[in-house]
Amino acid sequence: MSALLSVEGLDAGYGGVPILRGVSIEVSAGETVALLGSNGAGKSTLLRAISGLIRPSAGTVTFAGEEITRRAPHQIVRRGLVHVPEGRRLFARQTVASNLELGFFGSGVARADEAARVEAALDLFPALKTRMETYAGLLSGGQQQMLAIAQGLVRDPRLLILDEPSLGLAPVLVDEVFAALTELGRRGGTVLIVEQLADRALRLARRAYVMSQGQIAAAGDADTLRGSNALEEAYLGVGAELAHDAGERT
Ligand SMILES: Nc1ncnc2c1ncn2[C@@H]1O[C@H](COP(=O)(O)OP(=O)(O)OP(=O)(O)O)[C@@H](O)[C@H]1O
Repeated sequence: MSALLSVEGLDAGYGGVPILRGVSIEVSAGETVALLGSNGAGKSTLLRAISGLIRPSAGTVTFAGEEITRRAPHQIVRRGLVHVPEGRRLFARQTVASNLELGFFGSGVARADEAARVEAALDLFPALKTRMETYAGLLSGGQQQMLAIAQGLVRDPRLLILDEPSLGLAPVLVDEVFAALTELGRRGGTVLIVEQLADRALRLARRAYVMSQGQIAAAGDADTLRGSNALEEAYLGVGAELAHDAGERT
């Protein structure tokens, strides 16, 4: 079976400064895959390169059998690849209902189908159902994160990309968000998630990639990675230090 998302040999950066170097990852339909690594490892940059927000300088991104490298973000999102960026970019002075409606912007979904899509997305987040007329800015952090995810789900994505959904949330709210993501996976959703809380992410995901300094440092089954040193090495830069030491000795 071919992967739903396949990234091969991707190089990308900002204004000529290289960040990603030869990154290859795959996500198959129906699986949740975690992307881990320390601050600045390049995780968000990889998500941006996949969803068209920055242009890769080399390599390919293939989605649902079609090459989408260097396509515009609106073209990519219309193919069913939805990116929920870090930081819950909601319209604080608009209601929950309006924010969900804005999720359809440019999607091509018929107006008559919108209510059913919203209903299906909110099935995962029942707490939002009773707050449809509340301004998004007045929701708790956890509910804002749920709204940001629901805003992506109304498009019925084939792949949902999430950048640090736990950011700034109290542990109990992280539990709620992760419970919803577990349920999404159980229902057959396909998710690529960047997450600082590695242990949580490895309990949610089936497989994971670990990034370090713009490259994939380790990859594998979530259970195997949990018991290995790969994560620690990538986070603490142990591998990099050893390489540095070896370099100094020569
Ligand atoms: N808009 C930008 N312009 C220039 N450099 C950037 C930009 N965004 C990120 N970078 C740089 O790219 C590198 C990778 O950042 P990125 O945000 O992808 O890392 P990350 O693994 O997602 O870490 P974090 O968890 O801190 O977001 C960092 O050195 C960062 O300073």
